[in-house]
Amino acid sequence: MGPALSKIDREHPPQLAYGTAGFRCDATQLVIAMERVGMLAALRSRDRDGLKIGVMVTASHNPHRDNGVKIVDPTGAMLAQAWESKAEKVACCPESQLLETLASVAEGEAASASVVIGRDTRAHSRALSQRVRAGAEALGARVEDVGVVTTPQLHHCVRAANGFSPVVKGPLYGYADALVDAFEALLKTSPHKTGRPDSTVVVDCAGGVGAFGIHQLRRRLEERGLASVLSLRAANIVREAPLNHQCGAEHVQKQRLPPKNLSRRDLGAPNLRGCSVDGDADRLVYWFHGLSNFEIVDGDKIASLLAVFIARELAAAQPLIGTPSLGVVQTAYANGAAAAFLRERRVEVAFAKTGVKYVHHAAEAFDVGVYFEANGHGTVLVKEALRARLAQLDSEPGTGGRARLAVSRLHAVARLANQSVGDALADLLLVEAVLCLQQKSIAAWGALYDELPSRQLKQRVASRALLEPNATETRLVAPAALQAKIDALAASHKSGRAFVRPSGTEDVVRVYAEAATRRDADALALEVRRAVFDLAGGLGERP
Ligand SMILES: CC(=O)N[C@H]1[C@@H](OP(=O)(O)O)O[C@H](CO)[C@@H](O)[C@@H]1O
Ligand SMILES: [Mg+2]
Repeated sequence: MGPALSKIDREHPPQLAYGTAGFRCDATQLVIAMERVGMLAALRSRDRDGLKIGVMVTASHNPHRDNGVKIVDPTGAMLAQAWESKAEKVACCPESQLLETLASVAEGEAASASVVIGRDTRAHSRALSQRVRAGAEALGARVEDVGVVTTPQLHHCVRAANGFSPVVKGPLYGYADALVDAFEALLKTSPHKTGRPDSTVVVDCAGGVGAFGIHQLRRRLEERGLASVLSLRAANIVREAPLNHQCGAEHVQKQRLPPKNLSRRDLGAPNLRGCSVDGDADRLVYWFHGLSNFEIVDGDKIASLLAVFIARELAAAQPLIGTPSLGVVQTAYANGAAAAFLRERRVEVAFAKTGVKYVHHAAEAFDVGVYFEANGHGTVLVKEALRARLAQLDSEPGTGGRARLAVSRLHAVARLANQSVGDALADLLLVEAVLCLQQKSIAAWGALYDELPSRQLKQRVASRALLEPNATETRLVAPAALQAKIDALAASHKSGRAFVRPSGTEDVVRVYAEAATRRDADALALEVRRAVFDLAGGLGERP
């Protein structure tokens, strides 16, 4: 892969930042970083009493030429933020200072260290994951390589291997079996006992690892006779489509276009539900062909569907479980209409910075925290105490009744939703079960509320580090002139809202705009992109 190892300048490793989702850049720049991440994972394991640390080699939604790496803590959570700067120090120091840098980071005393490595389907991921292994082994860690997996599967393996979730038999620590068990338990609470007329869902796998996960779920659904309720048809499977290129969740949600390469059968049929996952299958967005348009049902609407369902079940379960708190966490990219919809239904809405590590943390403040980024990255967190109470009530022989039914439903949701990270496969089953219980079509789901038209664009600049966002990443502290221009542009469109921020995963500045009409949203986004080009050192042709 990339440059021959001998040509790598070990005294001057690329200076990388642990961004929104770990280190990410052109794959050729990552050889040293991968070795060092292996070492850091070994140190982190020692610091955590020898528990297993996960390392996932992926660049998710980025183009195929990029790669990246994310570190997973023993509970399956993302690496503690306090360790991100240590990861940067270790990844970026000259080789001659490596030993002292490692010594400055090492805190733990455990005798053993253990690292679990997974990777996506990129051509260079295997070689890069071998560099991670080499780094971890160099510091004496035991390495388990779980091969090609989705990011949430790797999180699940780490969590389960360390004993933080119940053991289920089956490959990958029972990942698919546990999901389908919980899906079946949720469906069993349905008053409608037969299959569905619209059981087929086309899953655009972005040309990536999601296809393997879909295959594992489909097989289990068939074995259990659940295919008449949910029949998964995988499209854009590995080698059928170039990874993330004009397909997958990022393409659909950002370009607002259908995935390419799908057969007419997959795209054209009326009433057909489709969804798209991203390159490491931690994001999910739905889509369908409405009367005249291609319609997207994004992460905001997934959160709305699930939160309204959960709110109702919590209310019904009140005699047994009291009134646990429920909240939805969104980012600045959420459509303005989503928060209004939820607040009208008295669901609390909170905001966090872009990136699952921030929204996940904010969701932990609630007994039930639903978080989704608009791009479909999210899950439902259920506090351990509530989870245990639900499990206990659900296992007691009971007389039925509405409150008991609600407890069973909430318990199944807690088992189905990934407790570590957003998970496209788990979310797909969760959404499908709720649609089935509510006998709701995708068109009815899509019509929950009318979105304000929005548009997202990207602009390359000489240095995105020159853009300094405020704490909520909704405004720029610098350059001040650019923020002033954005304010003036937004004010010139009805219901205009716009912001820019440097991406933490791609070498671009992201532009977001929403306004009362499609025309205005598109115009505002373009005007703001031009302002970025003019006032923040735009590269390439002026838009
Ligand atoms: C606007 C947008 O979709 N940003 C994405 C993207 O981060 P950026 O820092 O914006 O590049 O990738 C992250 C990782 O998948 C995801 O958490 C986040 O929501
Ligand atoms: Mg992803």
